[in-house]
Amino acid sequence: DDERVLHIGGIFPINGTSGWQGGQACQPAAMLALADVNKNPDLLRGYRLNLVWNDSLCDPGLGAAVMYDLLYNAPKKLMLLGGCSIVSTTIGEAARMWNLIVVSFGSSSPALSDRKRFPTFFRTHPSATVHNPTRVELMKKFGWSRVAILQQTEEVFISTSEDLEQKCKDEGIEILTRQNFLSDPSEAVKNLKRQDARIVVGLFYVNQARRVLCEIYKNELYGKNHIWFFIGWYENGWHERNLESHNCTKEQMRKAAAGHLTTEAMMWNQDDVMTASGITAKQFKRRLDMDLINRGYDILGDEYPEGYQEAPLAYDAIWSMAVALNVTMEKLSEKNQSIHSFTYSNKEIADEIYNAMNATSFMGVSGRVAFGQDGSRIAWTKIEQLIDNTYEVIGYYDGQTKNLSWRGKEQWVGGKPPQDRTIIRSEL
Ligand SMILES: CC1(C)CO[C@@H](CC(=O)O)CN1
Repeated sequence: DDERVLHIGGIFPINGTSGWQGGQACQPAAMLALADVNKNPDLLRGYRLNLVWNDSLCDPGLGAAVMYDLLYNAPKKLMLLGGCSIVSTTIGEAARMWNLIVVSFGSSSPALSDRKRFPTFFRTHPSATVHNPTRVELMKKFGWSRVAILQQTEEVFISTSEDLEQKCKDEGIEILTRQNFLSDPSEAVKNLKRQDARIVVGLFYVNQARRVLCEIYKNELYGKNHIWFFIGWYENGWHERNLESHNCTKEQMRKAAAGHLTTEAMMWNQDDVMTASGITAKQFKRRLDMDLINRGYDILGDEYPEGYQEAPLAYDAIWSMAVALNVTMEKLSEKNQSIHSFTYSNKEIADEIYNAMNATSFMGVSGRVAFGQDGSRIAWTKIEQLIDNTYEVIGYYDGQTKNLSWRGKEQWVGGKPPQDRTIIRSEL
């Protein structure tokens, strides 16, 4: 194969019907990054980076087949770019057998932070547990030390709630109860009412969130005595859509949703700063939008492909791989070695790439790109509250520096933060 070309493999979730099909926006974003890498004179000097990719449909079996196809067909791939969690779990566990470093742009499952099972796995997408230090920080800020958890029985939510429970315990916050449900939350919500839960963290996908909200209305677990934490990456207006999936009206859903808090990982660099690839996040957004319009998406008509939110993570994943290969090639040339001696049985070069990935630290279009020891993305979180039926940003939190930047825009139905329990007159 052409000596001047370096190849990486890509496995994108694009055309499936289950899980996350974020490859629809993330594959185009990755191609933009590839073009920028190959335009940059200081990166991989004299070489062109090439991405050989296919669609996993976010199906683990198909993802494995795509990986084997990439590895058993020339040209040799130096690294793998992965997408959704359930495929990354398969790829991430097998990759070490071929001495391949895997970088995922779309995996949120906490299980992937296990260096024993996934020794060569990195992700520019933060783990879902990134929300938990923020949730605990808010509980401390508003004096809530008696909280409940309501979760859908899905691996990602089970492991996130276990992590949350531990972090609450570490801070002396009592987990009053942990209720879970498969698809019908009515019993679980009734149990929350029975136990007089006032502060509840909800962990479920958006289809279940609508059913939960209707149960919240029916059980009157909303208003001045209750606060709910929902996940922040549901689409705006989620609570007024798909009304046929429950028996509440739009008005009732609005009442139940008023004042709830959300947390989400920051995925778009908010500042207009220059990034390592020589563009700002705004310029990246403009280029991506143009590219998606050329692919037939009606962006101007607000029709976005799945994964648009995570597109910066895919761009920065490609950039981090190019930088890691660049650092590795410099290291190898000091030892009079070449990247071309990489083979799937050459652990030494894989270790160099691993060390380079571990040392990643650059300003990307998704914000600062750096990884924890477990390979997970270090990220800020954004805190919003639903005020007058629209989401208002009320703060940001950086779990690394424990820095809460608060905007003081929060509003409470009862004029002050709800209590986490009933105050008995005699205790006053
Ligand atoms: C924030 C979200 C929607 C969480 O799931 C990720 C997909 C996955 O973890 O499989 C994509 N990003």
